[in-house]
Amino acid sequence: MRVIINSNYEAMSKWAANYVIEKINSAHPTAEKPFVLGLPTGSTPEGMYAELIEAVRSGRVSFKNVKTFNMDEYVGLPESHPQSYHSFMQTNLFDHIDCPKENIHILNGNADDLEKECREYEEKIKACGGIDLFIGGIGPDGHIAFNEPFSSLTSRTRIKTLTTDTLIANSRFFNNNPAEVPGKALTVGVGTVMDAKEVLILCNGHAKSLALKAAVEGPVTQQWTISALQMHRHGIIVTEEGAVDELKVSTYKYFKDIERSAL
Ligand SMILES: N[C@@H]1[C@@H](O)[C@H](O)[C@@H](COP(=O)(O)O)O[C@@H]1O
Repeated sequence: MRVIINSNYEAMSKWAANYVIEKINSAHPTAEKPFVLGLPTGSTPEGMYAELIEAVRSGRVSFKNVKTFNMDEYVGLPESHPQSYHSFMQTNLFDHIDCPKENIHILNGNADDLEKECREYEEKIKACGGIDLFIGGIGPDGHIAFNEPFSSLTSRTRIKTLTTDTLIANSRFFNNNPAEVPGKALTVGVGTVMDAKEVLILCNGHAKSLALKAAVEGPVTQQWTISALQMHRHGIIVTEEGAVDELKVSTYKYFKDIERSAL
């Protein structure tokens, strides 16, 4: 696992965006062989998305031959709701880049048959040849996508009931009222994310410091689903000084040393 400790949120966002740009460009994607990108929502990736928009505008990268698969979506929230992940992605990324509409995939939390929706999502990923780079965030309880604590580390795309912790954490987008947060979501599984050729996790801020510790120093455990990243061949956590408070000094120094040329 690589852990890249940036000085602050802005530097973290730039680092992640540059990594994505470099990956897309070096793959030389075509319509026949597109680059397949897994994408998250949440406040964490907003800075990276702003950097990617700027990079498209300045011609540093194009999403014409990029296919995207989002991680998750609430169940029962209309797509047009400002807090749906469909709306989030349009506003924060897709409205401003050149990714063709037919290349964008987001789970439909309003499908008549939710299980079929989840099955077909997995099939679509497979039909694209798998995900080249899956980008994610983490919840304060170490969840990845909506894989709450005690989700199977081999789980696939499915319906999940959200924990009270997550309802409270996400209530900031719903009038600070946990009762307004949809209680269920469709989410890719931990196994779905781990099948990607590379996984890049963004983690910033003090509220994530215990999750970062569990991800990097803890055992692989279903209690902190992000810890599955330790079993991935190409797992990267991109973080910043605000989130490292719970890391051991030796862990912090190790990654600062080994990644000094990456910063
Ligand atoms: N399902 C999403 C996760 O994919 C995201 O990583 C997490 C953290 O959100 P934020 O980045 O706003 O802290 O929030 C939600 O629960």
